[in-house]
Amino acid sequence: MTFNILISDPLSEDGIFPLREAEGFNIVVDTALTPEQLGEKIGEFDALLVRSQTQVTREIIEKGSNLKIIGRAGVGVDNIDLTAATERGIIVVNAPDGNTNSAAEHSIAMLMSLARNIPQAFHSLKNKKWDRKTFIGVEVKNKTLGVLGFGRIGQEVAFRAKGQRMNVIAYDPFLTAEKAEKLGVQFGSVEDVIKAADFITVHTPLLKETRHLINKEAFEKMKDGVQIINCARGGIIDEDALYDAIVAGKVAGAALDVFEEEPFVEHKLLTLPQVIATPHLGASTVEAQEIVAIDVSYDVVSFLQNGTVKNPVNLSSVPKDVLAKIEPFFNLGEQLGSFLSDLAEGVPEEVNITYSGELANLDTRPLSRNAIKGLLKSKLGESVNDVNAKFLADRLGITVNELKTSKSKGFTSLITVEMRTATGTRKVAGTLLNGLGGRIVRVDDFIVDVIPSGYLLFIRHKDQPGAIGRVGTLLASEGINIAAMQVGRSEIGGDAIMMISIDKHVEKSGIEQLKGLEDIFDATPIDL
Ligand SMILES: NC(=O)C1=CN([C@@H]2O[C@H](COP(=O)(O)OP(=O)(O)OC[C@H]3O[C@@H](n4cnc5c(N)ncnc54)[C@H](O)[C@@H]3O)[C@@H](O)[C@H]2O)C=CC1
Ligand SMILES: O=C(O)CCC(=O)C(=O)O
Repeated sequence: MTFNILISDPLSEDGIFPLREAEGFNIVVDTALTPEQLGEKIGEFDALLVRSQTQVTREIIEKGSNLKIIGRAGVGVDNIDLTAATERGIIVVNAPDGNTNSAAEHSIAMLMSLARNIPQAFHSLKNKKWDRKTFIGVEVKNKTLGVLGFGRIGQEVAFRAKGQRMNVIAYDPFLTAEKAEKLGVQFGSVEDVIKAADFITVHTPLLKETRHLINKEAFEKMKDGVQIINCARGGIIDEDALYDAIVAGKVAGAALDVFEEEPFVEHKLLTLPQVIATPHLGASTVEAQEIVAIDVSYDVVSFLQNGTVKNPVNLSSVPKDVLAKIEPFFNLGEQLGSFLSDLAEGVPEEVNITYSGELANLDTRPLSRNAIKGLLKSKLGESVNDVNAKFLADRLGITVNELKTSKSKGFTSLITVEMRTATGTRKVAGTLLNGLGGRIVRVDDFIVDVIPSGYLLFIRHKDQPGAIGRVGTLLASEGINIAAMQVGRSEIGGDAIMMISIDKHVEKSGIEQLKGLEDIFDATPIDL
């Protein structure tokens, strides 16, 4: 099998060795494609690797008829339409750790350059001026650095700033006062941070909530002479408001690595002497570029070869040790979903997936995705996958609930999938038997023991002599061999079931004949 990989932004050649070494990977590097050219070509590729320059829009994604994975060699995925990728079942992976150090070092370099006017002084000297008066700076020691966004880079910047003997106050929705104290910084709200800081540095992603986090009102609340650093994303700071605040003398200076529109050659902020800037260089080091390229390349190879990734963006990831425990249940989850989809009549309205026993203590979201995938696949076909299963269920208005209980009816772990449709509620439960693989152990309220694969026939009947024989005879007359069979009943002479493993699919006419037999209430073919 050959996989076609397109690299459309400059990636470290040393870092893409996992792709180069993988068998059957055909790699095309073309970093000069226009959006139109990319749209024309993308249909040929299984994977697209980008940095921040290529805009992977909905239009591009929709033209990617073979596209299975998009790799972002870096952190920010705001250049990729994640919704469009998820809808089409395309997994997006990034390299979240590889450039943390470089981005933090760049932020500190910008802070120090800003405080000491280094770029302006250098520029003046290059223009043959020995000017020592204009470029008087400020010390950072004992000044307060406000950090908005205390994730990987925000924290690294804070540790380095403390090395410069700065006081650090930080805000992050996931930060608490206790955690901040442990990390040696002060915790505050956004308002506390912007009011207290002499320097403010932002390290959030660009989201709806963080767009123009620093705006006109925020500037008004800041100390006079505050200095601003943005090495995260353009758009977190309102550039017009920043311009006005600098011109008004409220803000003494700004160091910007990122901009609302990139790339550009002219920018009104760069007409101000108080502004220093770099063209999105935060991650541009030999080390960072090599690591991020290695990380995404490994994920692309691993995904195309065996469907696993380390750094998914549009799928929840679980730690490796948890994955190892739940992975053996993936097939069973999909089979239970698929079984139920054949068993239940009508449009699914609500699905309850209950994990009992040992599974109840684990993060089972990937397992639920498999169950939903199985459930939707028989209706929607092969376009359903792990990435879009939950999205498609939401879009179809199916409520999916994940429930956990320690009570597992004697099984080490049990998965029960229950589905409500307009015609009623049906359920199926399964487990893994040590060394023997998956088993369906319950259908509705009947106990069974069935290997969930191949062709099955689920029959509801009255517990009467002759019912089983009539079914066997009819199947034989249709040329259908019975491989295994189980029966169960609620009480003698009451409702009963047959669960029959057969060697081929029973056609509709056969099902109708079965339903017409004496004492047979219902017959459902289940193809797994
Ligand atoms: N200039 C460059 O070349 C580079 C830029 N970046 C950018 O730096 C930023 C930070 O990256 P990482 O630290 O790796 O990400 P991260 O995910 O580790 O940290 C981001 C933090 O922002 C926080 N956050 C989210 N919403 C917030 C809000 N409303 N207010 C305050 N905090 C909020 C999150 O809780 C999280 O802790 C990203 O925008 C990333 O794209 C990253 C690498 C290089
Ligand atoms: O690829 C790059 O150089 C940009 C890195 C970046 O902005 C990120 O990782 O978020």
